[in-house]
Amino acid sequence: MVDVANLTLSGIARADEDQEAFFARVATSPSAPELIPSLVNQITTLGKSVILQDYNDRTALVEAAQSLIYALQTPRESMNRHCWSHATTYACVEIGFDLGLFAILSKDEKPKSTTELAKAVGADPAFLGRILKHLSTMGVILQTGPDEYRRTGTTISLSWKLCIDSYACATNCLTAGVVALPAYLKKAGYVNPSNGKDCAFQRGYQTDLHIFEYLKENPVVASQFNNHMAFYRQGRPSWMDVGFYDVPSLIANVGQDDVLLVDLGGGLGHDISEFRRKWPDAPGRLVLQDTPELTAQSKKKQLHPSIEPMVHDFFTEQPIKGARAYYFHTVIHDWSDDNARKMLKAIADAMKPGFSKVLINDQVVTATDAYWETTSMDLLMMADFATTERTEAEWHRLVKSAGLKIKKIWNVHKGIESLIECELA
Ligand SMILES: C[S@@+](CC[C@H](N)C(=O)[O-])C[C@H]1O[C@@H](n2cnc3c(N)ncnc32)[C@H](O)[C@@H]1O
Repeated sequence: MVDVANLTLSGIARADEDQEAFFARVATSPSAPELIPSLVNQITTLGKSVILQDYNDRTALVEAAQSLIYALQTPRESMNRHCWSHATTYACVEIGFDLGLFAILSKDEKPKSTTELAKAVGADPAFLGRILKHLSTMGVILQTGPDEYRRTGTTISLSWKLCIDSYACATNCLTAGVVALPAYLKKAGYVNPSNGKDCAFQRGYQTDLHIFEYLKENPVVASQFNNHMAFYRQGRPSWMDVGFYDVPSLIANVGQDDVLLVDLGGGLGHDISEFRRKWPDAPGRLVLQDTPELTAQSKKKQLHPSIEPMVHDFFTEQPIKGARAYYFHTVIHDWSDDNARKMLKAIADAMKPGFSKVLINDQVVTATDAYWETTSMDLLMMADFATTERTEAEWHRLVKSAGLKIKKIWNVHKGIESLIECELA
């Protein structure tokens, strides 16, 4: 039994123990015992009324459950979670992809034996058994008996191309940068990196290229990156949904020949297609801009006929003048303030006063109680792009420096999705 009353959070050893004994006691006791009772109560209360389809409801319960794990686990167990379980799960998932394991497990609800699975994927049962056992301890698959497993929702998703490519993208253009971050920062002197051609990414991937140049040279990874973006956004609140941003005001007074929305760096058109689907009667043209490579790909897709793909470098003069809205989704955060200012100024020059808006769909980092996906993304940006997720004050400063002003920041759930609505200053 842990003697909670005797835990010294102030870091002072008890009179009867030396420093080593103190560290050993702390390392084997719950990390934040004082939080446990209220978190258990919170989970009980939330659990009674949770509507699993409601994003806010479900994530509130997930966050409380995660906080309980962090408080309840000992530092020794946390070390194992950080250093062992995440890395080994990641490896087992990639092995599972290579073997086609998840597609086989996902075929139906029926539990499958290790021998049956090993035969189906062409692997040694003794080897596969170890992989399956770890995947089940980490909730990726479900153990139903000795050497017998069945699928979960996670298993099914791991047989979907968008999800498979998300892991591949992380391996091929994100994670090595993150792993290289401590060494990079040690050398760089612990300041925020600001040069996307000289950051942890180059160290991690042994290249001189900026991540976007790297993707251009590696089309397979570029395609994985695009699928990663598509998977990441699944189920997240969208500004196009009723109750988030005021879309009816945006589309009011837009003529059929006006350009309603220009999606800059819009990738393969996930967003602009979603907009068309959700607002089928919205008037005006929809323009999708990206690099020549992405535009060639999106032209091959079955985009809605009202969507016009167009090659455009967002650092250069914007050819579409006086559109109702110029839209950037997870684009500005890819760039340093200097580059982002250049992009925003190019738009400011094309805007029609009193009519045009800039809509920036990025994250706004909150002062307290930030969301873990936002802080993880912030550090990915630091490692691989030498950029940052911005706070509200940083967004105001950046937008103002480009001759624009923020009219309103539309936020949901701790700023994990924000729409920053800007006008000419
Ligand atoms: C992080 S992705 C965001 C894609 C999309 N907006 C989304 O949220 O799914 C950044 C996009 O910017 C595009 N991009 C990079 N440099 C560009 C440039 N100079 N001009 C136009 N697009 C560019 C990339 O090709 C990529 O599609």
